[in-house]
Amino acid sequence: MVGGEKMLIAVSGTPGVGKTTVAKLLAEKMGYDYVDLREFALKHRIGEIRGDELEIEFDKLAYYVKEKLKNRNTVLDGHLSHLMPVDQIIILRAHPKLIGERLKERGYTKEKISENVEAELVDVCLLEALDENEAIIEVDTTNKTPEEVVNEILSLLERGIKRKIGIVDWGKVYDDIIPYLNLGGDDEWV
Ligand SMILES: Nc1ncnc2c1ncn2[C@@H]1O[C@H](COP(=O)(O)OP(=O)(O)OP(=O)(O)O)[C@@H](O)[C@H]1O
Repeated sequence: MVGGEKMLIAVSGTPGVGKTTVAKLLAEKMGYDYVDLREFALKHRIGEIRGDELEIEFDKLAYYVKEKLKNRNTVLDGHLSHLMPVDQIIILRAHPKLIGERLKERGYTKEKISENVEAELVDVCLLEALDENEAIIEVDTTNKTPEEVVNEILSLLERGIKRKIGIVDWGKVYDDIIPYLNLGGDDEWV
């Protein structure tokens, strides 16, 4: 697609935002390979597992991504994929309350939930991506199906749009998010 050039596309965003769901569907619709960045790192023995976290050697991972995945049509899924040398970054966004609900359902600790809700609130992935790459497309997934999100991405790529940022402002819905933040005291916790 897009003039037949090979593309490496990163799908990133806060845990629970829907990266895996969207990245798999996007890869399927584009006829691209799907690669999970964590599995890729493990396969190439980059980094080590400490507890349930994978500590990654960043430079080595970026090197491998460039060597193995560049110039192959690939969708790269992972919350660190926006830090890799890719051609296009897609940052998925969702109302932080949705992130909170999804992570609660997954049994995450209060601390982990509030950490991720806050990361979504203050645009952590976007800000990190801005340091790395010009080609960043943000998509708000709130109240959309994965299919709708993928169609939105495809439509932008087909029109040659590589940059679309600043589309959400969760500060406006801060009051809805307070219960998910660990602001001290357990009273407010939902
Ligand atoms: N518009 C949407 N886009 C993507 N996922 C959605 C959407 N609406 C609802 N969902 C649901 O949200 C959940 C997202 O889970 P998924 O594993 O894809 O997230 P993730 O960002 O990859 O998480 P993690 O970073 O922890 O791996 C799924 O259950 C999915 O069905």
